[in-house]
Amino acid sequence: MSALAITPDLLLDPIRLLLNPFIQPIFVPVLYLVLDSFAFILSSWFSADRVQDEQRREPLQPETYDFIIVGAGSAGAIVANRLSRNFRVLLLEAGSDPHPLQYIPGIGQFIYGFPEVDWQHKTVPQKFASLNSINQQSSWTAGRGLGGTGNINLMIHLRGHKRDFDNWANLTGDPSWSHEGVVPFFKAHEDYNGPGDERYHGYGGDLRIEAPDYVGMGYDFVRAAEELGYKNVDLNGAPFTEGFDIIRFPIKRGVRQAPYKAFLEPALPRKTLTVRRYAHVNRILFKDGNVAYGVQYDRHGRTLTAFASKEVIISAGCMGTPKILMLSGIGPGLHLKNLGIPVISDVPVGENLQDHIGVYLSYFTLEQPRSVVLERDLTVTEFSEWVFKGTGILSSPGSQATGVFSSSLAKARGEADWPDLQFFFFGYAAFQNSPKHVSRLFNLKEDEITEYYKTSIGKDGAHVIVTGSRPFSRGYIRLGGSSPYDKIVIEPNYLADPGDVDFKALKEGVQKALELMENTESFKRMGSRFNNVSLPGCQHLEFRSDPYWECFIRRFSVTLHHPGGTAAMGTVVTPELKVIGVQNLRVMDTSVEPQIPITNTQASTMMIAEKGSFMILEQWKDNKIVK
Ligand SMILES: Cc1cc2nc3c(=O)[nH]c(=O)nc-3n(C[C@H](O)[C@H](O)[C@H](O)COP(=O)(O)OP(=O)(O)OC[C@H]3O[C@@H](n4cnc5c(N)ncnc54)[C@H](O)[C@@H]3O)c2cc1C
Repeated sequence: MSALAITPDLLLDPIRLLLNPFIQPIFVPVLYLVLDSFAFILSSWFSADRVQDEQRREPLQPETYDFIIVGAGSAGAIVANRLSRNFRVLLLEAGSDPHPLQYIPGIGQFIYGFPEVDWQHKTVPQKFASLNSINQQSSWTAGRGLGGTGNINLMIHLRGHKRDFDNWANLTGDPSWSHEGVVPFFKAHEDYNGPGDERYHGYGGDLRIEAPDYVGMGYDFVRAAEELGYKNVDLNGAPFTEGFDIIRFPIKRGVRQAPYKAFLEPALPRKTLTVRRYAHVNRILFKDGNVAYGVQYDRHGRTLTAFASKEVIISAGCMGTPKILMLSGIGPGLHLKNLGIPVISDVPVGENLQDHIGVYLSYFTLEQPRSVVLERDLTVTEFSEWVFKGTGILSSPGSQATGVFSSSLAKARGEADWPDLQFFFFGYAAFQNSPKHVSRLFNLKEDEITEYYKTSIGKDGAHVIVTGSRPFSRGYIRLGGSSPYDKIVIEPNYLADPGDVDFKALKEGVQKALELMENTESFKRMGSRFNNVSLPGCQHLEFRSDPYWECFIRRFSVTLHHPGGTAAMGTVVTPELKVIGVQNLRVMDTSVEPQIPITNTQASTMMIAEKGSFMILEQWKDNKIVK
């Protein structure tokens, strides 16, 4: 390298030296201002963008493509990339591009709950969980825009467990969905940078997977789990039973990758790919009774149609997909008839809804300065680290370590090798605005959270989410009316399974988390202690008694945002993801999972999209336009 080469460090140091003394005193107040102004930032950005999009002269006449894909989220982005290599593809997405702030892993997690980027669903009031949520309704975030929920999620890249996929093979009767069958499709798009058995990782693919520069207390958490007898394993590697590890993410030079940057952005210049943003799809069009041949959509106040000569693919996510299917006459016959929608295929769309629910154990305070205390640690230096090098605290999406293990209930069922509990560890302290953000994200009462966090704010701390990873409770999604703009009805039935197994497993998980965070040497050294304030709604119970924790679980249970199963393989779609009872229509997204995997759902959704695209390309390989 020449002596005059300007490296990021060379640039960074003078900036630190010159600017720190002036900027640091105002940095945190400005940061708070930005965090509090997201509503304004997003609405002004997207209003301008919408006007610009509307002014582009795009055809109003019906257009014909080989394939139409509805929804540009974690699945749709991959499908569009793969199919547009060989075919003319129209991708219709209700939202717009990601906002630049969404690329910053450390900030992206605060940018949801706003209508421009989030469909802002809410469940019906829950009877057995989320009782501290306003009106007992859980907030169901779903991303809107190119990149979908992948623009607003926490980016944790975990595939699931071997047994999840072997179970899919059993449920569908198709061995290609077994673990052995799906591993190649996980690997197909990965560019893995980390340790582990190379046979199970993909290299050189579109999606960089690596640990962020800042791992914080992640390894402390893994070591504490080891003290309890759990091994440090590669959770995306060779088959394992239980284990803990730091988390790896779709991230490159500190920038969020999945799925927009990795799959859509590189495909946009292709002449074969047409992307229509702000396109709200209302229904699928059928000819000859049951042959899908196009869609009807609304865009900038006009109702338009587009035709597909080969197939229509719905990738609108766990809530969007069943809605579009049902509005098009595919769903439970009686429900559709009651709404006056002619039935084309009577299949259980919307049934089999599953989600992971977790107990939000916040905050463990620490006596050592080990965590991120926003006011103390998010300095100008940290910010410039990220800007110039993609490193530092802002390169981390938040969760630093995780682990999966089996409860005594799973063991009693003979399923010790198929974990039913998961922990997520975040080495972040409560900051001044935490009550506001936490209450917005989980639909909680801000005054209650303010009271509950009163002894935690500003102190070093961490939190753990204890999740039931193999829920027995099942819910449903129904139409709220026959208009595409009517809200859907979401009933997850959290912790409502007849044997109370989901609740009992969570109770065991909470005790294990307390043991790990308070009684292991790793955390005792730091003086870790759980919040000494009684949770609102449980104050009448003896603090930390059994009934107290039962109350805590019912009240401070929050969605992990992993809904799936509403157009399941085996009942609504075939193992080739073709909708049963109609032709030329497939579903490719989280909806098709017959049972959600034990971990977060984006990686498995991307695998479904990769495998689905492969099946389509195989079927139409003799008809490619680009050979
Ligand atoms: C807050 C949050 C955090 C999460 N964290 C993680 C995590 O850390 N790791 C992980 O693995 N998973 C995480 N998940 C879950 C994961 O992001 C989802 O499982 C995954 O993104 C689902 O992908 P999808 O393609 O099924 O749907 P989506 O990505 O939601 O895509 C659906 C797309 O369809 C569009 N659409 C819907 N209806 C219409 C319509 N009528 N017309 C046109 N377009 C439409 C939507 O706007 C959207 O762009 C998280 C989810 C949330 C909400």
